Amino acid sequence: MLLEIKNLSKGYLSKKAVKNISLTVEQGKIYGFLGPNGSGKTTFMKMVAGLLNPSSGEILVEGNNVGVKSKELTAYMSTENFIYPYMKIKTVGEFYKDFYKDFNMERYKELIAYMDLEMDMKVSSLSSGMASKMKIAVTLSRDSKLIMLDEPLNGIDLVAREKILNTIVKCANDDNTIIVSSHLVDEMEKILDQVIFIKNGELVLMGDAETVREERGKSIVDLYKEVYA
Ligand SMILES: Nc1ncnc2c1ncn2[C@@H]1O[C@H](COP(=O)(O)OP(=O)(O)OP(=O)(O)O)[C@@H](O)[C@H]1O
Repeated sequence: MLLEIKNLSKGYLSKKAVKNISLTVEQGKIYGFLGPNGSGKTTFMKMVAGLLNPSSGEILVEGNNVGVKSKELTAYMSTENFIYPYMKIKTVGEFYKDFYKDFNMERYKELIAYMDLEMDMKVSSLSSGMASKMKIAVTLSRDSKLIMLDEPLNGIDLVAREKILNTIVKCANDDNTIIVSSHLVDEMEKILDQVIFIKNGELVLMGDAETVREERGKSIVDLYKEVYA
């Protein structure tokens, strides 16, 4: 099992953001981590990435507690701006290469070109959509076992969304797992193997997308509307 979560909870001062979630994630699949704003997706991902400490519960990445080894196996794209604005796109790649031995510079170059960006563009000159595309490219250029993308479609125009979804599919393989958080279920549905619904910090549904569609007799989008209505 690539990722095992047992009874995971996280409370902020006045609020419980993640409530007793247990789940397992297999290798070789694309998971949709779906839920509206404030449902706990970011909090969950940050705990798995080792950026936030859980209040209770256990996280195992390939059997490793969160630490140096789990972080080596995990690539996480935050919604925050985590790239230095004074860098050029090329320098961002070089910076990542120095940090991560699994960074694939050739793929980075390809993805940057596919996203209609150029290596000598300065990060501070990118529009927010262009900066998002660069963040996705740099994250997916690592050969990580576990890749978590937090809201990769936010603020991205329609044509670029297609490109991002294609890129996610292209970078998925039998050795990795990609977890994509989103509330844009309509667009996400076609690329998902597995779905995880989270509501008010609780896991409400999890399963194989095809099986869920067959068993419930409706699309993931319709089910999502029903769960969150
Ligand atoms: N640092 C914090 N301090 C206090 N409360 C927080 C903090 N971060 C998040 N929360 C609260 O925890 C809940 C879950 O937030 P989280 O960001 O994990 O949700 P999300 O599903 O990622 O939402 P979004 O799609 O809006 O990013 C929300 O009610 C939010 O207000």
